[in-house]
Amino acid sequence: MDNFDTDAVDSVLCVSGSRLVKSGFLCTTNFTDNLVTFINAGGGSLKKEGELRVCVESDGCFEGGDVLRTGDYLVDLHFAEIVNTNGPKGMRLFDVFMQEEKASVLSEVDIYSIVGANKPLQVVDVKVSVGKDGAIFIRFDGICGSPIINGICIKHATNLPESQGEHGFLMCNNCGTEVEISSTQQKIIRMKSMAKYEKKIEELRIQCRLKTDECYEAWMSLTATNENLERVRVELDNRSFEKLLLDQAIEKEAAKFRDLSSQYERDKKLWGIAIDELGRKIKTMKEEHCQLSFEAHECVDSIPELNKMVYAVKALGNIRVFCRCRPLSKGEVSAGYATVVDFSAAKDGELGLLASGSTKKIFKFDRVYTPKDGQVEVFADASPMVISVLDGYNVCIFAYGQTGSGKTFTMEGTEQNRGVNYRTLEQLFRTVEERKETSTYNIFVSVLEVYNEQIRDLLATSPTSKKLEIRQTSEGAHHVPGITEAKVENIKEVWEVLQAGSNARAVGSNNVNEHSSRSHCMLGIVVKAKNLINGECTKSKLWLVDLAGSERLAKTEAQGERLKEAQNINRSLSALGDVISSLATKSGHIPYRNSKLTHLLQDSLGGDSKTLMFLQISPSEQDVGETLSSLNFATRVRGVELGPAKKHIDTGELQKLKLMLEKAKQELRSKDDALHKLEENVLNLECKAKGKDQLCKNQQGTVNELESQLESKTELCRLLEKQLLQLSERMKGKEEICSNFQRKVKELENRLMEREQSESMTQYKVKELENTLKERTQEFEVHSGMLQQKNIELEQKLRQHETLFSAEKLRTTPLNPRISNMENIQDMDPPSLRCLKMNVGSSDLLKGTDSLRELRRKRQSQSKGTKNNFLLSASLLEKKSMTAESNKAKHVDPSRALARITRSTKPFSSNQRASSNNKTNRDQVQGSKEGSSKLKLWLR
Ligand SMILES: Nc1ncnc2c1ncn2[C@@H]1O[C@H](COP(=O)(O)OP(=O)(O)OP(=O)(O)O)[C@@H](O)[C@H]1O
Repeated sequence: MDNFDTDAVDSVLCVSGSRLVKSGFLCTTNFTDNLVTFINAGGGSLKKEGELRVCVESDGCFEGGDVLRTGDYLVDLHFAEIVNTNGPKGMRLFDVFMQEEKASVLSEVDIYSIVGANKPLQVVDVKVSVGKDGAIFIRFDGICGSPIINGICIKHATNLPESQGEHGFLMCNNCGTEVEISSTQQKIIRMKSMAKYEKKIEELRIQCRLKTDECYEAWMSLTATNENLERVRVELDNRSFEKLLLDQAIEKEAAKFRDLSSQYERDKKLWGIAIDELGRKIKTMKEEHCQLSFEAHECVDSIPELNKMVYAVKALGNIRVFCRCRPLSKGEVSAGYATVVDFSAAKDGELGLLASGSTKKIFKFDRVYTPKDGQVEVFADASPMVISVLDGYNVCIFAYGQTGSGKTFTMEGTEQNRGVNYRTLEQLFRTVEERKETSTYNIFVSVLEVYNEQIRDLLATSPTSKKLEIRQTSEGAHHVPGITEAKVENIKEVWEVLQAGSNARAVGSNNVNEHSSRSHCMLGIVVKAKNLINGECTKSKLWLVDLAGSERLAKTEAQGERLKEAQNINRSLSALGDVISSLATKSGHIPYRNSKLTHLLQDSLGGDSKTLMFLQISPSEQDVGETLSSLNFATRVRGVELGPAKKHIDTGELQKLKLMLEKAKQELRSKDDALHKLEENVLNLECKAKGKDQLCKNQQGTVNELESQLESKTELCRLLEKQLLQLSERMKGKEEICSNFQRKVKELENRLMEREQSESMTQYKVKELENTLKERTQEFEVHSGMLQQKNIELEQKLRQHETLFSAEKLRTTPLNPRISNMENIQDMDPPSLRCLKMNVGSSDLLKGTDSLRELRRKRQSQSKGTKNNFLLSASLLEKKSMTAESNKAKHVDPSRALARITRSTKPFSSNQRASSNNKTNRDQVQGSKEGSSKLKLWLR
């Protein structure tokens, strides 16, 4: 009975899915002690290349110390039912299958069938896998026919034979000792590591795939974010640009506003001062006015006759008469003519004319200019009236007098002594310039003459046959359609226009004066004004008229055409006188249409218009008659006819009162004018102030609005900048993640490549090992055939020897020392005897066994590398076991011994053998077990 080490068995299998029951199985050890086969009584059938399902029952079947006997059942087993027809015979499969952690590591799978009694059929390419439920699936790919599977044995990897191939070495992590490991173990390790690596690679692949997906998603999100960011940037740029424009606009507006404000403040101060000043003045004037009115009333009350004069003055309204006397001409001086005009009271507006005899006639006018008074003085008094045309009043200034009295000199003047016309326009432009902040003006000039009751356009560039007529507009204004109206912008243009008119003027000559104008020369100035503050528009007209000479017909001695000219001139002048008279008497009908002159002047004579007449007189005694006539006419125009009688009444209180009244009236008029002007100025200033206030308010509103817009834009900009910052940070994060992913992917790819390379190397090595294995297996088969042959031969020889021995025994006598020995042998117990027999008879067999051992030793010595302690001890044990075996072989049947020899090619089996054969060697076996367990630990 052989001892069996149950630790060597990991799994007990049954066929056909039957549950293993310890008692219901035949169990035996096989030829070799280390191989245990459990056979199901029923057996299982295997379909052709089918799948055999077996159950694993690893617990409870065997306990440590269980003894299984060899041979008790082995003989009775019938494996010979089915013959494996095509499958390889006597081959051993050393494939190692690593399954789940839980499952055992399978070192080998032996499948027995009828190849020979108790000889296992080793099948190549058996696929074994362990499922999760513990079931083992075995697939037979290389077997044909219907073999009955009698038993399957699965063992631990620790039991793998050493002799199967090359050995490898492992470094112990604890002590650094190199441990030799068999190829199968290497395979296990490789498989383990490969499986681990494959698992890891698979995990890494999955991880890589996930990371790639993440990367892709991150990349897409990054792209989308970048696009958004780009859009936001563009928008931000636009907003910034808009903001910049707005800032600039606001800056401009603010600068404007500042200018306006400062201007406004300055103006306001000035206006305040001016208004205060004006208020003061008005107050003073009002007081004076009250005082004067009071005085005047007192006078009027005291002198009832003066009432008529007051009314006449009031009725005259704005008609003023300035009397100007020219100096004696050279001709007159040389002719010895005396001056008949007295200027002693000229400052008071009085002029005396020494008429025939010694009587002196006094004439009173608004102004009296002596021959010494120049153009400047004359215009200074006319200037306020001229300026009123800019305020919308119609004004008419005309020069009346006999031929050669200086009308043209006063109105036109010379280049060195400019007359009223030029100075008027100069003054207008000056005032326009002064008022440009508050008003705009357009000035148009037309120059025409009335000659023989016909109107001639003196500015017309080409002569036209069309007769110019006076027409009345729907607004009631009178104008001459088709007349040239030259727009003048500056004084230079004015001079050119005046020159053109002057040149075109019809000039004739007569006996009285060398260059006497026989027509009325009229300079019409139309002013279109717009008040920028209140938006008021006005159109007013100023006539500057150089009338034709007013000499008497008889004196000129004109005839024919000249007579006709003179008649027309006189008629028109008479018409002028009639109009003025009618105005003075407030007649219901004003005969404007009696002449072209009065018709043209209709808008500027009477009503609310202002009229100024320059009465031109000659100082010469030869013209005294004409001068008297002119003075009388002028007095009529002025409305107050101071008769010489009256003039000369110079007595008593009445005269004094008259003078006082006259003075008071004059002052009153001037004060009225000044007051009126001041009121106008105040009104204008108030309007301006209101306009400025409104403008200021509007500007303030605009500034407020712009400021709020700016604030909102700034806020928006701030928000956008914040967003941009956040997006940039996010983008940076994404980029970092992306780069990390890319780096990881690269690493994984590199590792994957390395793994693949190592895998391919491993596969290559595995293939090499397989080839080596095949070669070894073939060698082994050859050797086992030879051994069998030798075995048969040795058995035959043994039989022969036994036959010879028995024959010799019968024949020989006890005297033979050998026989005495045999007697001693007979006294021995049968096993000892058998042993002796074996010693004597099986010398050849032992020789054969020794030769096999020698071969094995040689192989071992050929194996590369040094052996570790464990393997050394294992080797020692093996030697011991070999010795024990050889001793044992003396007691066993030679055929069995041979069979053992064939199986003893596995190095580890020697340990088991030793333990099963001799209980005394159990300690050594224990040591071997410890070594084995150590090896397992290191392998793990
Ligand atoms: N105030 C004055 N000072 C110096 N010279 C004067 C003055 N007034 C007129 N004269 C001169 O007297 C002359 C005649 O003057 P002017 O031609 O102006 O007269 P008139 O009234 O226009 O004559 P007519 O009606 O024929 O045109 C001119 O030579 C002029 O220079």
